[in-house]
Amino acid sequence: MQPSGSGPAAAELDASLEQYLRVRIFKIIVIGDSNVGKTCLTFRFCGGAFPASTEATIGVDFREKTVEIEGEKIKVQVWDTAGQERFRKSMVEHYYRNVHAVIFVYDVTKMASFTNLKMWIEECNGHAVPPLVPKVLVGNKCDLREQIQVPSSMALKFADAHNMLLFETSAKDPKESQNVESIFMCLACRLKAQKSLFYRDMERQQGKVQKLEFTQDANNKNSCPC
Ligand SMILES: Nc1nc2c(ncn2[C@@H]2O[C@H](COP(=O)(O)OP(=O)(O)OP(=O)(O)O)[C@@H](O)[C@H]2O)c(=O)[nH]1
Repeated sequence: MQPSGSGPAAAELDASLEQYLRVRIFKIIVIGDSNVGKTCLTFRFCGGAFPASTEATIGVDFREKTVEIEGEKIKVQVWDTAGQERFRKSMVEHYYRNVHAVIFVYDVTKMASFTNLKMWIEECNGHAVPPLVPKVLVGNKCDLREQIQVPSSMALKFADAHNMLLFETSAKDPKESQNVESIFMCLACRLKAQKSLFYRDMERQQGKVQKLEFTQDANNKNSCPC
C-alpha cells in the first residue's frame, strides 16, 4: 500500500489501515424473544461452552471470534441483543446499522417465541436491512425433547417462506456444539463469498480516509457449503 499522505501521522494511519484490512470483520446480530437462548448460543460459538449462568442482556453484549475460511482470517463480531423491550429500545438503531447478517432465534419449547418471529422480522425490515443481508432461523433448546412445541415441519415452512435456512439445535447439549458452530460458519462463508472489502476514497480529500465499506461483488457467486 502506498502512503496516502505525508508525515508520520499519515504513515501511521496507513499502517493501521493496512493491518485492519488484513482482517475483515463481519457483524452478525442475534435477535429474538427474551430467554430463547441468544446469549447461550453466542457464548457457545465464541467461548466454546455453555455459560454457567446468564442474566437478561441489557442493550447488547459483544462477542467475537476469529475464524479462518479458505486461508483468510475473518473476525466474526457477534452482537447478542436484548430480547426484553425495556432493555433494547434505545439500542435498536445500533443493532441494525451496517449489519452483515442476522440470526433469528426462537425456543422450540415455546410457541410464542416462534409466533413472535413475525414481529422480529418486521422490525428488521423496518430498519432498511438490505435484502441481500443473509438471514437464518435458529430453533434452540432441542435438548428438551419432551417439551417441544414447535414442530420442525412448521419451522421449515416458515423458514422457506422467508427465504432463510433453518437450524434446530441446542446451546446446552455439548453434542450440538458443532451444529452451533456451523450456523455462524455458514453465515461467514456466505459473507466471504458475497462481499469484497472495498476501500474507498482513500486518496481523495487530502489523503484522509473517508470510508471503509463492504460491497456486493457481482462476479463472486455464493459458494457457501451449506
Ligand atoms: N435446556 C436448555 N436451556 C437453554 C438453552 N439455551 C439457553 N438455555 C437457558 O435459557 C435461559 C435463557 O438463556 P439466555 O441465553 O440468557 O437467553 P436470551 O435469549 O439471551 O435472553 P435475553 O438476554 O433476555 O434476551 C437460561 O436459563 C439458559 O440456561 C438450551 O439450548 N437448552
